[in-house]
Amino acid sequence: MCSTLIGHPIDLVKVRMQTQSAGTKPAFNGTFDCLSQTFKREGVRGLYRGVSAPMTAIAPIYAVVFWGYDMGGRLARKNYDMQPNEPMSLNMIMFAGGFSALPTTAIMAPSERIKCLLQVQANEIEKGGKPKYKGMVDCGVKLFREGGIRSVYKGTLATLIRDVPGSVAWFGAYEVVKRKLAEVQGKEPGELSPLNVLFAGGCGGIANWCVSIPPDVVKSRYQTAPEGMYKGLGDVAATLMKEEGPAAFFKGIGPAMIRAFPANAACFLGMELSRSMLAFMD
Ligand SMILES: CC(=O)O[C@H](CC(=O)[O-])C[N+](C)(C)C
Repeated sequence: MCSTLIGHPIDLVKVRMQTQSAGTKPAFNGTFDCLSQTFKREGVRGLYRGVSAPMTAIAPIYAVVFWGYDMGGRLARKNYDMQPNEPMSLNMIMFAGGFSALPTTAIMAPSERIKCLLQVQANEIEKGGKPKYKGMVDCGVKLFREGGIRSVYKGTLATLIRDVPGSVAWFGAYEVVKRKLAEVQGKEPGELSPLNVLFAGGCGGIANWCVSIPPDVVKSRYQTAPEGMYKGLGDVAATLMKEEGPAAFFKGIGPAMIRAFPANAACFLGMELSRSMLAFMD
C-alpha cells in the first residue's frame, strides 16, 4: 500500500502519456509537464485519480503474486526431485516468477481496467464533458451493466502478455542481485541488510519495466478505448505502429522507470520483513 501511495501519481502520468494518441496536438510535452499540468488543473486529488482500484487490489494482488511464486517453486522442485528447502536455480526462479503471473492476472486485469479508465477520464472533463465514472465501484458496476464480465475483464490477455515476462524479470533480477550481494559480502542471501534488500528490489522493478513497457502501452490503449474501436490486441499494435511509429511502444517509459525503483524496493522489503515476522512467530 505504501508503494501505491508513493508510486500512483507517477503511474497516472505514465497512463496519461500512453493514451495520448497521434493526430491531435499532444496535451503533455513530457513526464514533468504532465505532472505539473495535472497538479495545476486538478490538484493533489487529480494526481491520485484512480488510486482506489489499486489500493483495494494491491494487498490481494501481492499476496497472490508471492503465493503463485511459491506454487511455481514447488512445481519446479517437484520436477527436479528436490527438497522443499533446497535453493532454486536461476531458471527455476524465473519459471516460478512467470508462473506467479497466471493466478495474479485474475485480480490484476480488472483492477488495471478500472484504474486506467479513471486515470484518463480527466481528459473528457477537459474537453467539456462530464466524468462518466464517479469512482471505482461506479466504474465497475457500469462496465458490468454495459458489457458484462467480458467488459470488466477487457485486457486480460494484454495483462498476461505484460506480466508473465515482467514477473520472470522481476523475480529473476531480485534473486540474481541478492545472490551477488551475498557472495561479495560472504553471507547467505537471507542474512542481507534491509538496504541490500531495497537495492535488489529496486533492480527487480527496473528489470520488470525493461520488458513490460511495450505490452503495457498496448494494454493501456486497449483498456481505455471506446467499445468497438479495436478488433483486438493485434489491431491496437498495428494501429500504433502505422499511426505513431515504433517509438509509440515506449510511451510512458520515463515515468515507469522513475516509479520502478522506489516502489519495488519498498515492496520487496515489505515482503522480506513480513516473512521474517512470520518465521519469528512460528
Ligand atoms: C506491472 C506490475 O504491476 O509490475 C509489478 C511491479 C510494479 O512496478 O508494480 C510486478 N509484478 C508484475 C510482479 C506484479
